[in-house]
Amino acid sequence: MVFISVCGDNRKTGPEDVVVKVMYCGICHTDIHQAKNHLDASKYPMVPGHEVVGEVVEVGPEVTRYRVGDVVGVGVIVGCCRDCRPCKANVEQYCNKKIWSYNDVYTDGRPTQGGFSSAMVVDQKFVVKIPAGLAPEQAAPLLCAGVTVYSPLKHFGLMTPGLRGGILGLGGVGHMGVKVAKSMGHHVTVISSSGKKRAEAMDDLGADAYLISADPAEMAAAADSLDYIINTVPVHHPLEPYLALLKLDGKLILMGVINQPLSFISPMLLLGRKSITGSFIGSITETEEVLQFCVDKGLTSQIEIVKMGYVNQALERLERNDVRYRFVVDVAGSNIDDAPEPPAAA
Ligand SMILES: NC(=O)C1=CN([C@@H]2O[C@H](COP(=O)(O)OP(=O)(O)OC[C@H]3O[C@@H](n4cnc5c(N)ncnc54)[C@H](OP(=O)(O)O)[C@@H]3O)[C@@H](O)[C@H]2O)C=CC1
Ligand SMILES: O=C/C=C/c1ccc(O)c(O)c1
Ligand SMILES: [Zn+2]
Ligand SMILES: [Zn+2]
Repeated sequence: MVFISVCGDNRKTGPEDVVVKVMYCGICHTDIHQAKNHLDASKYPMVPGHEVVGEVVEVGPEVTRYRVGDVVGVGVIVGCCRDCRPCKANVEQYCNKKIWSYNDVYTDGRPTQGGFSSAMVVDQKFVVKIPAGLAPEQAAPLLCAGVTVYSPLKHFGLMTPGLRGGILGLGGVGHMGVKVAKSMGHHVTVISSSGKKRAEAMDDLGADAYLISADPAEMAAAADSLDYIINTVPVHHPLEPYLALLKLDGKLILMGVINQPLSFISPMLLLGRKSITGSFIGSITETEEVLQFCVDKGLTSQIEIVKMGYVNQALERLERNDVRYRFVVDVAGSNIDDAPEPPAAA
């Protein structure tokens, strides 16, 4: 059961705060990890949602970047210390004092609440403008899934045309991985747990090749062929079959939030100077960049729009791998301010 929130629950608008009337909010697999306490860190009641697009309805007196009526986005992070090395380097997502947009506590001591809510109050530093040319519902998944694939490709020097990339797990993050990597001029191989998405991957998303991870002959034929793999699998899985697909100096970039140790034998890395790394969303600057990148390249997310009354079914379908490729909740169209109050927590 997921809780939704109405605007009366919000904190007071501070001088640098923007009040956002939520229009749309994407559903990320992280929302399942959080709602189901996969990381042993969930606090309830919880208002999930971190792919938020809305309209500015009020600004604090010191807000310079936004005006009432702007269409804006909010992602995974709504606060940071502004003083540490990551903050000073504008990679505030790596700040150890970052504040998550939900399941966290704000500087005023109140719980943060995400985008399954009629409104959010957010410091202007953590708000991005949705550029003209992007539909708000299409933009929502870019605020987590989109920037999550863009950031490591940029950071690790993997934007060069002609690279051969793998996208492991064709879900919300993975489908943006195919689109962004293709737009960078890469040869893209989808590595999937089944053949069910083959036609969509090749015909609709533009992938160049499709591998079924459970097919040993296909996997063997693709050995030593990829410069990088973006691994979005959200559950425990073996790494060695994917390390074998990498070329010399290839990178396996972990995205999935997995609360159990992953393993591999060291020669899998040594014998090809390969690396396993990870990456966490992207900075506010990179979020602005990926939004503009999508406008410039004509990219959109592939989404299924649902009302808030369907949110629990959507989460169940997402967990059983039954969505193409992101659910986006039409929050403004769901009249949640008129919904009955949830039962009081025990
Ligand atoms: N590092 C970061 O900053 C971020 C991390 N994440 C994390 O990345 C992971 C993926 O997120 P997201 O793309 O939203 O998730 P989705 O559920 O949309 O996609 C995951 C894909 O992984 C594959 N998969 C393999 N095994 C399973 C399984 N047992 N259950 C479900 N899917 C499976 C499926 O692809 P196929 O059918 O092709 O096998 C599925 O579509 C999550 O762990 C999420 O928390 C998300 C955003 C940012
Ligand atoms: O979906 C975005 C958040 C990803 C995430 C990555 C790592 C981690 O420990 C989390 O709690 C969330
Ligand atoms: Zn996310
Ligand atoms: Zn910091």
